[in-house]
Amino acid sequence: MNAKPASIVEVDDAVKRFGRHAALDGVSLAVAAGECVGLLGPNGAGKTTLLSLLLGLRSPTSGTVRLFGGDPLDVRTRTRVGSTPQASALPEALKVREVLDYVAAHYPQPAARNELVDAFDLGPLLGKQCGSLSGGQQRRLAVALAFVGDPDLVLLDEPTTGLDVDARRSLWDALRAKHRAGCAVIVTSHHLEEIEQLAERVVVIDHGRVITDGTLASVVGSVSRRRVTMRGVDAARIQAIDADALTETADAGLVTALVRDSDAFIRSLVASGAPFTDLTVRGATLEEAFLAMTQHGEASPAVKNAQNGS
Ligand SMILES: Nc1ncnc2c1ncn2[C@@H]1O[C@H](COP(=O)(O)OP(=O)(O)OP(=O)(O)O)[C@@H](O)[C@H]1O
Repeated sequence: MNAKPASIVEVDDAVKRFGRHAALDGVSLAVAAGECVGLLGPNGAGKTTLLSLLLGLRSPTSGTVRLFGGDPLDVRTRTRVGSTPQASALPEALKVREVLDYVAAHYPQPAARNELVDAFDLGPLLGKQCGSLSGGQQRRLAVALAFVGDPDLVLLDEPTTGLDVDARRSLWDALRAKHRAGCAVIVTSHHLEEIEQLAERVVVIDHGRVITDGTLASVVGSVSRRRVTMRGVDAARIQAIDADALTETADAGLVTALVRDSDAFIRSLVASGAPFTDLTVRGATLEEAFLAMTQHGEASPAVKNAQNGS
């Protein structure tokens, strides 16, 4: 038996231009059957554009995109892929039961409705019209629709945006169960927490390029930092103390340094004689660390190390 799983997604040096702007600037990505990949990046990074190439909604300006070894536009390919419509795309007058049946009718071998209803807790909603659902319920239905065709691959663009904590958790549970059952998932998010909950591999994309591709543990580890704020020193001074620090300066001279080792940083800060005041230290959220990292326009050294497996 072949030990290496075949790639079901193969993106090779894909460029997508809108006029002169390259939304994707040479992206290569391979995803194996059953993998769960988190696609992380700031606004405008190119995540949705990449998904649109995978769905066949757009064609690359150059480079190639193949799904299941074929063209994303081929009907045999499309029926193996599920995706989530925007909640606003749900037909308001149709009942949830009718929408599920309508979408299922387009697939050769749809998932059993009962199983889907249980997985996404849609039972109480079946007789309701989509237009009468709450935002969270619409989102849950929209994500469930991605699985109606019993797909081998599901593409989810920020699946839990706008949901409260409980709704978010229950949707994550449902998605994890689907993934455990063998469905490959590519999920985009701005939120590292969402990616942490779902993905085993993380691809960070920024300015249309892949800047990191590694295991969840390696990427999360590489961006966990402490947040040190202070007044009286500038970013250049901080860089001189810790060249790896990520800095930002707010109004009124409050400087934030995201550092890997806050104890060592503060010892060096004191030893340097810098006239700092109002020093505070707290754990940086992963979100902050990630944003700081992408604001630099390239992977931090730690992330590069993670990519190299060190
Ligand atoms: N149809 C379009 N016409 C022109 N520019 C576009 C179009 N679609 C996307 N872009 C641009 O391409 C870049 C990538 O957009 P994309 O929507 O893929 O980013 P994203 O990572 O999904 O962002 P977000 O997290 O905000 O959804 C952005 O600069 C965006 O303005």
